Amino acid sequence: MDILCSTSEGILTLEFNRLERKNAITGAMYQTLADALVAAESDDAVRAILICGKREIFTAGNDLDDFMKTARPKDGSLDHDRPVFQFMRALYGSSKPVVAAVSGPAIGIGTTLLMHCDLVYAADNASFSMPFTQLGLCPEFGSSLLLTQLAGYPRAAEKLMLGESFPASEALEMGLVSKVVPLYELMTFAQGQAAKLVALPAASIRATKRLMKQSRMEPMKAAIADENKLFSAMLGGAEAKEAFTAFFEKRKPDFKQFN
Ligand SMILES: C/C=C/C(=O)SCCNC(=O)CCNC(=O)[C@H](O)C(C)(C)COP(=O)(O)OP(=O)(O)OC[C@H]1O[C@@H](n2cnc3c(N)ncnc32)[C@H](O)[C@@H]1OP(=O)(O)O
Repeated sequence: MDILCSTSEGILTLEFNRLERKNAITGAMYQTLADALVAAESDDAVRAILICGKREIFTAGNDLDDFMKTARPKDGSLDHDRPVFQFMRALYGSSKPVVAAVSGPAIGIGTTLLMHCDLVYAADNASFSMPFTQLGLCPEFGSSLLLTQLAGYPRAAEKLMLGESFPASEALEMGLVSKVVPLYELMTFAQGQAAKLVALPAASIRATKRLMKQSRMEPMKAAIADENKLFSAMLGGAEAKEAFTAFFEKRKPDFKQFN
């Protein structure tokens, strides 16, 4: 199973478990995540959610093979029922607290999804990147707005335009993560924080989350709509095709052929 789901002592843990592909996320994996989050919403036994990967890697982001195979209408219009949309809607719409524990690289949507979690803990081996421009794509699921709000325009522009990887220390300074801990402590620490949330009054946690997030909800949804329209059109473009092909051919993409 590429996603491990388990509930224990009030914590639903969702773990990326596809190490042979660097935890790259397929449509089936998004669907599992979406279904688990939707079920958790009405399950009183779940009082906190913990998202994690492996020690070596959080996730390599969207499966690039899946990207190449995704059928898209020529006008770039979106199928909002696609599993990735279901997952991200369930994540940013979750009324329950979501804790993320990141070790190793968190790439693409692996970094974007953190902006929709509540407590984000990074191991000292964690790194973050949003290499959308390197793939002939653009930011997705609110990152163009949320990263700018978190880190300010110049820093967000550097991360989103160049798409380069940055370490946990910089993510902490930018406000993308709550705390950095040694790798060997990460899971114990994150589980402990989730356990604290479980023990607190659920209604207070829900209210706190809603109050903190409600003012950004409408602008965020507008940004997501804009981003994802462009993203979907670009996914079918020649630059993205060149980037995906180059990745699997283990060579550098040649973007100079495009204007
Ligand atoms: C809406 C969402 C948008 C996004 O998420 S955009 C972001 C998409 N993700 C990426 O661009 C990252 C692509 N992957 C990488 O850059 C590298 O990988 C890593 C830095 C994560 C790791 O590098 P290394 O340690 O050298 O491993 P390796 O040989 O590249 O990967 C091992 C196997 O995993 C496959 N794989 C890695 N990432 C993906 C992916 N994202 N989609 C599909 N397959 C992937 C490779 O191809 C390879 O496979 P084989 O062993 O057969 O050569």
